[in-house]
Amino acid sequence: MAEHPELSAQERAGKAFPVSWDQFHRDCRALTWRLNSAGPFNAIVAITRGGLVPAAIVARELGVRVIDTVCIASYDHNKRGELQVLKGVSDATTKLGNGTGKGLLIVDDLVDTGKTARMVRDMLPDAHFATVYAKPMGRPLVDTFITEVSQDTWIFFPWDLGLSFQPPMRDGAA
Ligand SMILES: O=P(O)(O)OC[C@H]1O[C@H](OP(=O)(O)OP(=O)(O)O)[C@H](O)[C@@H]1O
Ligand SMILES: O=c1[nH]c(=O)c2nc[nH]c2[nH]1
Ligand SMILES: [Mg+2]
Repeated sequence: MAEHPELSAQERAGKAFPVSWDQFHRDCRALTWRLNSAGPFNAIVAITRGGLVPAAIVARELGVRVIDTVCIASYDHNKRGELQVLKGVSDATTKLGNGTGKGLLIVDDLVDTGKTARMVRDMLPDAHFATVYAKPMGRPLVDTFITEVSQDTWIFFPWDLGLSFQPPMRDGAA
């Protein structure tokens, strides 16, 4: 992390792992298969914003209709790594989880350093924590995930991508 502080996390990550909508949908369904035996869940807590898309897909597959959010913002490069909770879990969801998160499912798109996951786990220690993708540093904080990528990989999600021209490989494209 401290090796090139002038670079963004995305620039420091050497490898790119672009994910299409199709692939993401399939991975979310695979995640739901794994979650089937861990439930039933009374509610889903999505970690915004990245957790909103997988939470919608998982909720549809599991038939869960109560969905809450924990809204977390990470600061810009001046205060890298600092997280701010903009909105916590609602009182109704806290009650559903008996105050500890029991019977609740937390969903995020990925776990990287684990800082976000640690913060939400501290709020709901008995909840089940699921992500679609995991990097090694954050993996121990997640109960269920689908695909692990190396720590130096940057995952590009479909909502951050667009179609663009690709130069032919013989012209030097990797
Ligand atoms: O394990 P960590 O190092 O904490 O990183 C993982 C978090 O980073 C991303 O969210 P981000 O803070 O970029 O915000 P977003 O979900 O609004 O895109 C991702 O969606 C996870 O929530
Ligand atoms: O789009 C993203 N891809 C990643 O690999 C990542 N890690 C933290 N935050 C991230 N956001
Ligand atoms: Mg996020």
